[in-house]
Amino acid sequence: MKAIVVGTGYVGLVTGACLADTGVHVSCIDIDERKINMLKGERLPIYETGLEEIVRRNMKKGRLEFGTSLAEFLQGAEVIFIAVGTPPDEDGSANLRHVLAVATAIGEALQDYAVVVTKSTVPVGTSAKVKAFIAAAMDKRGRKISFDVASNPEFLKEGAAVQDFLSPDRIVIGTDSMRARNVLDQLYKPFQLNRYRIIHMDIASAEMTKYAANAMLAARISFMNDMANLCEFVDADINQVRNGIGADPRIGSKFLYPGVGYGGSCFPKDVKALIHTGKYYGHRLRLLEAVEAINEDQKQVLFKKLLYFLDNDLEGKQIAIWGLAFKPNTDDMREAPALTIIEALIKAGAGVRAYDPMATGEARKQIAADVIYAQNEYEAVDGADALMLLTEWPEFRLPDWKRVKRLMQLPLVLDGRNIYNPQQLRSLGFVYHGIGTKNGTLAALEKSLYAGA
Ligand SMILES: NC(=O)c1ccc[n+]([C@@H]2O[C@H](COP(=O)([O-])OP(=O)(O)OC[C@H]3O[C@@H](n4cnc5c(N)ncnc54)[C@H](O)[C@@H]3O)[C@@H](O)[C@H]2O)c1
Ligand SMILES: O=c1ccn([C@@H]2O[C@H](COP(=O)(O)OP(=O)(O)O[C@H]3O[C@H](CO)[C@@H](O)[C@H](O)[C@H]3O)[C@@H](O)[C@H]2O)c(=O)[nH]1
Repeated sequence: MKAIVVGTGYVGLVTGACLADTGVHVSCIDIDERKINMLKGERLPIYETGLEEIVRRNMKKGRLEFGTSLAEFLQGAEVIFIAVGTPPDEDGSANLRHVLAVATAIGEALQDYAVVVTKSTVPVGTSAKVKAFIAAAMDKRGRKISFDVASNPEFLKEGAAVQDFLSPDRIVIGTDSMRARNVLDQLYKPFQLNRYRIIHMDIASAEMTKYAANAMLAARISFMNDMANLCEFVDADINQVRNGIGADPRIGSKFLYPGVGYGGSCFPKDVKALIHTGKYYGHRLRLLEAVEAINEDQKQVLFKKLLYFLDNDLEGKQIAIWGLAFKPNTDDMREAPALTIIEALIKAGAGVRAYDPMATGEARKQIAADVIYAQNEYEAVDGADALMLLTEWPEFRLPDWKRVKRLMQLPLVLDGRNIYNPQQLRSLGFVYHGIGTKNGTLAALEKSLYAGA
């Protein structure tokens, strides 16, 4: 079987490499020549656990190739995936220019029947637009070649993308033709080894499923962040509450972790896009509006705690940051809460010394301010007035706390992911605060602001 994947980012590259691993011949296309040249040289433009090995293996076998011209690789392809970005427009809607540009390019070059699959996250109705754009481009060249469109949204998580793709919880396929359905069934056959994971549905429902899934997950996080902040007022501990509610199988224990707000390239933009779709149809999604507002506030919570401890004066203070990426095991900085927090720190006159095991390169591109990038976690805390843990990388879990304490100017630890044991840190002489943990500062902070008003 031969497949083409257009867009060689997190989704496209993982899709292409993992499909090639099942014996499919895959051509990955991208307009970014720098990326394609890197890949041709067996270098990966992104960091994703296990991906490099699969890419190299399949390139060596001749099953995975890279290029910039779709037309050059179309011959014999039964499936063409569109996996390009769908960034938010100013009004929050998903910008479809990349998707539709690919549709036009397909219409201009298609020679034989193929199934064109939208893998990018796109609003309901986009596959119909893709179909129209392909047909219009074909019309222009006076050709009528049969093709189908399908929706096959991707549910992989960054940092675990390969694992998620190889062992998906489900594969959602939206089609309106048996022929397309059969082609995709065959392509995904190797992923059904111990149980059938494909859920067939109509195209609009498949497109909607993707947004509904991300919106539900984002809602869980904002709910937990809201509860965590309330815990601080009532002197309850969100970690204990989380265990208590997660034991109910109707709730489940996954994705219940409060923190510094959700980030990444998906939740923020997809929640916005769904809110926009609701508005477009005159159906306000009030729950999602709250989810988004809570998330924006949550990115400030750790900063507010810092202000409280340092008497509202960060001028000249040195703040250490552990973790910049929006989550561990990725170098992705898109919408990372660290961006908002660092901006607030710099604006308040603090100096920032940050360490991230993977995302420093991306951070340099995205943060204009004068941040010092440390070589390791200990260099980051040297002389610091506070340590803020923003990303729960495994290597931050068990640091040498005695060494950290010796290095820091003030032993203040603000744990944005609740990964440390409060008692242990306090017994070592640290002032420790997490998110929604006991002895919360939010309550005290709110009270002090109230008293001063
Ligand atoms: N990142 C994730 O974890 C994830 C997971 C599921 C779904 N998605 C969705 O998948 C889509 C892609 O996300 P991503 O994170 O892989 O994006 P990305 O930005 O990492 O990659 C997109 C790639 O598409 C390329 N591109 C843009 N226009 C092109 C064109 N006309 N022809 C060829 N290539 C083109 C870009 O150069 C870029 O390399 C988005 O809709 C996203 O919402 C992402
Ligand atoms: O309990 C939790 C779980 C996650 N997060 C945060 O939520 C964000 C997103 O995390 P995660 O979902 O693990 O990463 P993504 O790679 O953004 O994956 C999400 O977005 C993808 C793109 O649409 C989907 O394919 C995935 O199914 C969906 O999980 C990160 O900032 C996390 O720190 C929390 O704060 N608490």
